[in-house]
Amino acid sequence: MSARGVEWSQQAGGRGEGVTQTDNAAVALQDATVAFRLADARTYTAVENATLTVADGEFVAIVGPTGCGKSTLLNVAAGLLRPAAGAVRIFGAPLDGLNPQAGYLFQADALFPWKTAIDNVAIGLEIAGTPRSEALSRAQGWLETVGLGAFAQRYPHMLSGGQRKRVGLAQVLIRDPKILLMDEPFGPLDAQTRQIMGNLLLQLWSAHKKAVLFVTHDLEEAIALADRVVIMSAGPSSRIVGDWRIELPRPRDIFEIRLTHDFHTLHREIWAVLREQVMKAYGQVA
Ligand SMILES: Nc1ncnc2c1ncn2[C@@H]1O[C@H](COP(=O)(O)OP(=O)(O)OP(=O)(O)O)[C@@H](O)[C@H]1O
Repeated sequence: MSARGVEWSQQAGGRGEGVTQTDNAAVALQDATVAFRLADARTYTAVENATLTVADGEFVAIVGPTGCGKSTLLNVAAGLLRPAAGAVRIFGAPLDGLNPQAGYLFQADALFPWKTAIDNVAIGLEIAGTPRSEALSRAQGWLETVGLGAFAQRYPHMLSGGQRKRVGLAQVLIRDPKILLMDEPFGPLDAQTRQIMGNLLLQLWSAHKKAVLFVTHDLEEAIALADRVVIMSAGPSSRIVGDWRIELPRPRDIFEIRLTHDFHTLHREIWAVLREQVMKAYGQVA
């Protein structure tokens, strides 16, 4: 078994097996603390001293109990939230404002209901000044890549949830971002469609090698997809409490990989840490 978990305290010294140590990481959060001002003027510290790197081309999944700050970290990497303390670097450069290298895929659909699938995919290029004919031709190519070549003229309400997710992926990937930020993108889908989308994502990722930061509450999905799985503690002041390198063979089929002995060993090891945090989170709610 080559995969191994490390506690964050070990990583701080740079010895963590699961940590990507690069000055030029696609995403590097250094001691990031994120606090929100509440309506009654109190401050809520969601995340404290989070240090997390995603190397160029690396697939990192963040898992943690509900409300621990997973989306908050993603929003920091997107430049939508500025940490109260700590640094954010994108390919080595300090992030100031929105992250121009990132494409963002949310749980909710972000398609324009009044535009056809092809227009939804083409719009990012059109806004950036690409002539419409070229944008449409490239959008058709991306629809074919995600298996929807014949659905170009359908409006979002004429597509299934999984098909809308495919259009959403094409909409993000056509702009060729170097970093993909994904916030439970397959959350609303049924179990089978989720797995099909996971395999599609892995195919696209291995062909285009983006850095991926993928938020999910589903540990199995995280292990099946990622190069590294990062576990966050229950909030408030959530910390990163574990970082595992997932050295399961690639290319992976996420149906098949879940049946392997190494997958189960990893799952048991990581779940032991995650479970404790999930119980803490529920204890706080109760
Ligand atoms: N704008 C805000 N103002 C105040 N508190 C906020 C704000 N945004 C998020 N929070 C709080 O910060 C914490 C982290 O929220 P976040 O959405 O990052 O959690 P999460 O891990 O993504 O949750 P889930 O798994 O349920 O989607 C939560 O307790 C949330 O209530």
